[in-house]
Amino acid sequence: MRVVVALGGNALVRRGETPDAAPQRANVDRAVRSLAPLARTHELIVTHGNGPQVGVLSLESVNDPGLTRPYPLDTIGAETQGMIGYWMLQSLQNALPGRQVVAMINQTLVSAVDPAFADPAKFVGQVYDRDEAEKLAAEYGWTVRQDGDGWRRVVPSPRPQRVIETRLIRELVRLGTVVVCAGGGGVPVVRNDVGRLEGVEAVIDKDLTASLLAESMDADALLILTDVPRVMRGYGTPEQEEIAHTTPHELRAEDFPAGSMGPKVAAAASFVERTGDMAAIGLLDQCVEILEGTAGTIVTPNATWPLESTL
Ligand SMILES: Nc1ncnc2c1ncn2[C@@H]1O[C@H](COP(=O)(O)OP(=O)(O)O)[C@@H](O)[C@H]1O
Ligand SMILES: NC(=O)OP(=O)(O)O
Repeated sequence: MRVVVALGGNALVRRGETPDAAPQRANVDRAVRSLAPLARTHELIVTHGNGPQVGVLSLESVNDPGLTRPYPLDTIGAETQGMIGYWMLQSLQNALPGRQVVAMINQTLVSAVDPAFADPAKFVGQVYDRDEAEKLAAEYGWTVRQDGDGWRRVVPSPRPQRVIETRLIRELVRLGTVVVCAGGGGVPVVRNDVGRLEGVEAVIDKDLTASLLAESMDADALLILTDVPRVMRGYGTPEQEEIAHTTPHELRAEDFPAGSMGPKVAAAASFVERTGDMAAIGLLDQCVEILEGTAGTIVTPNATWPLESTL
């Protein structure tokens, strides 16, 4: 089987944790312990989030007295791909001796006229209380929004249209390489008037890019791994209940929050609708069980779809 796995930003910086390198590397090792058994038996493409890391590097850049202008978000996106990609590369190589692993810098095409540029919605950086967030917004010209109980910076998040290096990723997978790519949804780029690629100030949602990538790679399964065991109906209410098995049709009939579960559900539903294969959302530590259909929220084309066909 060919499997695309999307690792949540929360997999790398857990809630309440300081985004130092050491805890992130430990979290990468933990993620790789879960992924390694999959890589031994399947073709594996891994993508990852970068929201918390974009926030750290962007703040550093804005406060660097040696710069006349802070680094733009596309450049910071590439920095996060290099940093997280390096951690994942090393950890995967240590876990899978003899296996070829690559971590790529990727660009993802977006539309220059995507309405998302006028409506920043992607959470980056750390969580603040409202006063602190508003103070920072005034100081740095940020837009901030409520995220759960806290407040965070938001940046434009245009819809991914195509991973520019798709053909190369396909070749690498065909050779048996474990490919880490499209980190942070890919560095957002547009084609200018003369057809040249140019970076833009945005952060793409990695779940939406993972869905696109899984489709263009002819993947058999898309696994979206995060810090909750299943998607829940009535999340945060006394009536909340876990969804074990569902369909795109059922998911699209419900509302999920835009900055968190919404894109995961949209990504999973879209992959299943467009390919007829399975997607799943669940806990990072359970990726083998999720692929076997015994954990996570499994999304299949219809309710009677036999889960055994994924194995
Ligand atoms: N209906 C829901 N079911 C489960 N989790 C939900 C739901 N709605 C919102 N969430 C939140 O979504 C979070 C996962 O999204 P997000 O924080 O963006 O993850 P990641 O950084 O791992 O990609 C969960 O930790 C949970 O707090
Ligand atoms: N780029 C992105 O979607 O990052 P997170 O998963 O960290 O939000």
